[in-house]
Amino acid sequence: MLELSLEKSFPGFQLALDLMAQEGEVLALLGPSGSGKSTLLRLIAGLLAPDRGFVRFGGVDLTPLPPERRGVGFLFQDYALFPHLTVAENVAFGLVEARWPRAEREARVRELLERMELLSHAGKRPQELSGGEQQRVALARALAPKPRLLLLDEPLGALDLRLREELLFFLRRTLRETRVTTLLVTHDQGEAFLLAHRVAVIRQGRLVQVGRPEEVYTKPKDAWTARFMGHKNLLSPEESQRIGLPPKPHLLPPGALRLGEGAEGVVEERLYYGPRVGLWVRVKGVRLYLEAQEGPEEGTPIRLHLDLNQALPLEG
Ligand SMILES: Nc1ncnc2c1ncn2[C@@H]1O[C@H](COP(=O)(O)OP(=O)(O)OP(=O)(O)O)[C@@H](O)[C@H]1O
Repeated sequence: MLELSLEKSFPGFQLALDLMAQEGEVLALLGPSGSGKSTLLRLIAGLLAPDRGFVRFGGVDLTPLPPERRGVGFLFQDYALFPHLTVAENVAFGLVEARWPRAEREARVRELLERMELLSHAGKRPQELSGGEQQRVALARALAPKPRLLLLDEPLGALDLRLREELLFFLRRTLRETRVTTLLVTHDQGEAFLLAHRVAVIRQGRLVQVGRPEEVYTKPKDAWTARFMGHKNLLSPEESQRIGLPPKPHLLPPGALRLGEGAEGVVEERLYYGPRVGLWVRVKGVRLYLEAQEGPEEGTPIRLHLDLNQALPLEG
């Protein structure tokens, strides 16, 4: 089990949080820019010293240990590959450091290059590879010494959309197969949901909510978290009242709205996404969002079925 309780202050920023992860668990740290996600990873890796607190893994206190003695593999955004080494040498780097015998080292590098579909690139230098291939080499390098704990900071960060999607599923399979305890930083809610067993939502250096993706999505703790999870129908007390709810903030989940019998409204915006259409409609003076297979053009009068039983009252 990974247990941590850490405090760290910078001018104008304070991080203070407690967190736990089970052995083999993938835990995503999800939060906006500047919320302290990378700082937390650096504290766990030992690249930064906390003001107070500890990091324990498997019952061992890692806090006093230097980074290289923590058994932690990491992939940081700015942690570039060694340009003068080949792909295979980059992947072998940590194994040489840890003095693995040559035969075992070679077998491990081969195994990883195979899994990462990089075997045909083994002799190339990083600059001869595409961005996605480089990212896979960096991941192989982090996994090579069989770390018990893996820290990934925006592992799909610098990639274009297509490569990002390709690597997302690749990373998902790799993490599931290797069963290494992983803390993964992202600011993309969809990425966190797909990769992680649980997500921890962080805001301004504090833990807001932690739970399975379904829990955090369907039962966000407050309006801020709901919005951050991608919910669009967040109603003020006044808006709640207009559509027939008590005068408190509410979240209407996507399943609560569909076109059909119900209140009269009008389509204000129609967003064509390909497989689905997003519709911003105005009903009883309230702007609401729903998705459908097909949708009427902007300006079309519609009727909206609202299942108010699904409405979730929110804090603040
Ligand atoms: N070495 C440092 N010295 C001073 N302030 C720092 C230092 N490192 C980080 N900070 C500050 O701490 C805060 C959190 O930064 P951090 O990089 O952890 O955020 P983040 O959630 O990872 O953001 P992003 O998603 O943009 O990478 C920021 O306000 C940042 O300016």
